[in-house]
Amino acid sequence: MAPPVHVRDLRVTLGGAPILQGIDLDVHDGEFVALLGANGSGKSTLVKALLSVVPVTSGTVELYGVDVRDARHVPWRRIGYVPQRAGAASGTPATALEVVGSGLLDNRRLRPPRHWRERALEALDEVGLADRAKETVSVFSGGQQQRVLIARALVRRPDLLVLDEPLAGIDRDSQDALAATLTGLRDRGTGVLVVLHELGSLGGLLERAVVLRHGRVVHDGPPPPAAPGHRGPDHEHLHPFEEPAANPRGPELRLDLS
Ligand SMILES: Nc1ncnc2c1ncn2[C@@H]1O[C@H](COP(=O)(O)OP(=O)(O)OP(=O)(O)O)[C@@H](O)[C@H]1O
Repeated sequence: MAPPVHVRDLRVTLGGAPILQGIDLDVHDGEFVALLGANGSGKSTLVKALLSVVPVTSGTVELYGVDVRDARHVPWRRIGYVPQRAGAASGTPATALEVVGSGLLDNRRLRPPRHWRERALEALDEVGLADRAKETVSVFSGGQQQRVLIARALVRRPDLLVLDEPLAGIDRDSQDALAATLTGLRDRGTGVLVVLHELGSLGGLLERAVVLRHGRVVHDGPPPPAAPGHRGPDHEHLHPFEEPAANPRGPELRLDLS
């Protein structure tokens, strides 16, 4: 069976600049993989190239065995995507239930299917917001809006969920709720590919980390432990992912991406 994600020698050039330079990546069924790296290392671009949001310059990108350049044949229903820094409100008076229900629409289905309310409520329950289903999302905090968008991706019951920086700027309660949601997904075999700048509350869930540096993979294996005392006064603030000469062997790298 074809894996959810299969990437070989992927190159992406944007605005004349090489952003991704020969990426190899596989994500297997039910895997929980983090994509880590400093700002500008290419994490979001990689996710967008996977999902056909930015064009592939060269190389192979397949989702469930289908080349993403053949977009009409990619089984998009099997993949949920929550982009970086997206708000759920976007100026409309929609309720959380309606925003999540809209995840069941696509360009062939402009009317929600029967039982959409039950499906949407179920997805809101997965992110811990079922009791707020009828509230307008514009009153929600950033973290709660993020969870509504995750529910909108989950309402389609994807086999792979792709999240771009879900922890960025969200409160501790929403971070904990997100960790609980992802634990539930892992337990029932849904794959997760998550872009992270810091492991935060998701550290304990990771099976594998892929670290990018300047558009190349510099580590693919067990998640490196968080650098101890990073914020302490004595910390030397070395950034091994950015200084390969200091620590050329990936698996020994500490996680210190800032
Ligand atoms: N459309 C574009 N045109 C030109 N350059 C771009 C474009 N999009 C991104 N870049 C550049 O590509 C590089 C990688 O950006 P990307 O957003 O993928 O990094 P990232 O690792 O996700 O970083 P961050 O954590 O800051 O989002 C950056 O230098 C960025 O400026």
